[in-house]
Amino acid sequence: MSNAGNTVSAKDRVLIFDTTLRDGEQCPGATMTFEEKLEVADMLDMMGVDIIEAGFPIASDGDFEAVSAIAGRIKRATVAGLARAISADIARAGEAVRHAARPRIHTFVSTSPIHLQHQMRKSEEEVLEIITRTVTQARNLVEDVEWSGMDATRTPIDYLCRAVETAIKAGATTINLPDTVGYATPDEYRAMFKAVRERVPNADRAIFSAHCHNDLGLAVANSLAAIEGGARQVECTINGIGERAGNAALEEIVMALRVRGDVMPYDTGIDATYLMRASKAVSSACSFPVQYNKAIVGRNAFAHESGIHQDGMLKHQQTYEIMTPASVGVTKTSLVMGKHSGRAAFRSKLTEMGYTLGDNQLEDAFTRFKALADRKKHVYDEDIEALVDENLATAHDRVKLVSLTVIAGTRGPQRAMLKLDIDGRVVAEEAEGNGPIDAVFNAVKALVPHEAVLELYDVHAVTEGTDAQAEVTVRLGQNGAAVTGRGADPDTLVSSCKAYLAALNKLVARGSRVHAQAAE
Ligand SMILES: CC(=O)SCCNC(=O)CCNC(=O)[C@H](O)C(C)(C)COP(=O)(O)OP(=O)(O)OC[C@H]1O[C@@H](n2cnc3c(N)ncnc32)[C@H](O)[C@@H]1OP(=O)(O)O
Ligand SMILES: CC(C)C(=O)C(=O)O
Ligand SMILES: [Mg+2]
Repeated sequence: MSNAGNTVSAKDRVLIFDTTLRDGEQCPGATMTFEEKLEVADMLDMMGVDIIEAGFPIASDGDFEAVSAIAGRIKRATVAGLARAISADIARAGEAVRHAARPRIHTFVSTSPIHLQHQMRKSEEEVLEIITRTVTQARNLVEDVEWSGMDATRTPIDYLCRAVETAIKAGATTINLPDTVGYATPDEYRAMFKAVRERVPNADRAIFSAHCHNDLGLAVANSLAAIEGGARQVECTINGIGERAGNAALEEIVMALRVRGDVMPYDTGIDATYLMRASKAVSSACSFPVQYNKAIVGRNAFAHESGIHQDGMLKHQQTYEIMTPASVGVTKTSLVMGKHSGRAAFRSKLTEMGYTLGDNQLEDAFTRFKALADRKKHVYDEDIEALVDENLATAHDRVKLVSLTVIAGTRGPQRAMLKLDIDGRVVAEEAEGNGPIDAVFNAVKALVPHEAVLELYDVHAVTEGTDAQAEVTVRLGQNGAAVTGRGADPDTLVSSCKAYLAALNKLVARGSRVHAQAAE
């Protein structure tokens, strides 16, 4: 079967008709500028889309210009312009695509009773006449004409067959039977294609096309069902953007056919390694974020946080992934560290970050990591680094933090209740201060008397958000020498205390006059 230059095997080749620039752009808030449309069109052509629906030329001068420009620059794919069943629309679409290497006019008219009665206000017979007139007009302008029966899935099958037969007789080369309002189920949609193809006498002269909306979340399932029913073109959009709940997502259809080729033996011409790039290009062009858990291109599509899954992934990638990230243009699988992670992933993350810890240190760090992950939504590499660095640094500390409670706020005085472990002995102190940090440091000083002076106190967020880990740096100077200590914790007062103690421990280690046993 041939289709204006796109050679297809009726047996196994499915044409990908991308309507990101037309139906996708109809999605509220997804408008693209002229330049953005050209960029997206180039990307679609590069990735192997067969037909690019570039816009609706009668809609505005801007749309006409964009369709004309895309038609003029795309050398491989067919470029289509949409037109209502109105002479002026068809003329405008024909004008817009006339410079395309492979031009197509896509004209549509309603066929369902509810549309005929309330939107078109025409009888069935009047619409059949309109189909003949408009498809003929389009066919006189270009060889490649697609006709769509809008709201086909709510159209009685007898009338739908008459409309399809009329369109093919008038010269339509592609027949699209859209599920305009996302109402069909996969079984119904498959059966509709089968019935129309069997009952329409000239059906073999056209390629049948599916166009599904996602109102019930069935757009991709319906598109795949249509292929089983004989459709050999599917209309879809990058990221599934489109009117209301969107259109069928191109990336999902392409990968479903590829990954499950065992039960759906159909090919597309798409180079799937472009899918992620295309998703990002469209998302940024229309300022429309991709949901995190979106199939194929969502940022979680190849991310694992659960310990059991991470352990499985470390042992064998196919335990929890049915396609490789590389096959869709994603750099790599990511093992996200969080409260659900286990030791296997934690160890692997540390190795990746260049840390080799002994078993006890690892266990200690893992306990601290779990405690942190319980308090914090996102645990970043920097969090782990801060945690492990501190863990290593404090391995031989004589003075360790046991607990800290601080009373702060506008009513003062600020008060710190501190417990320290000094050489294995727990000692406690309460102190006031000019602010909570001063109170904490006074409590430390009372438990560990010293002559060092605070030369620097610096705090910054290691990661983002109000639950970020605060990393505090404290520099203590004594007799012209200085030591620096760091502490990290989501609680700034705790990290301040840790930083102070880290610096004091360094002074103790250097043999300075710090009375680490002072509490005795
Ligand atoms: C299912 C789909 O996605 S269909 C495509 C939807 N996309 C868009 O509508 C985006 C672009 N649209 C537009 O810019 C405008 O709606 C235009 C330029 C097409 C038309 O604008 P207006 O002339 O102001 O008409 P308006 O939008 O108010 O109403 C649509 C008219 O088209 C008619 N119409 C709708 N579909 C068709 C069709 N397939 N064939 C013929 N007429 C149609 C309606 O009956 C209505 O006609 P009426 O004014 O005689 O009642
Ligand atoms: C114009 C047609 C094909 C359409 O977008 C629909 O019916 O959803
Ligand atoms: Mg649509």
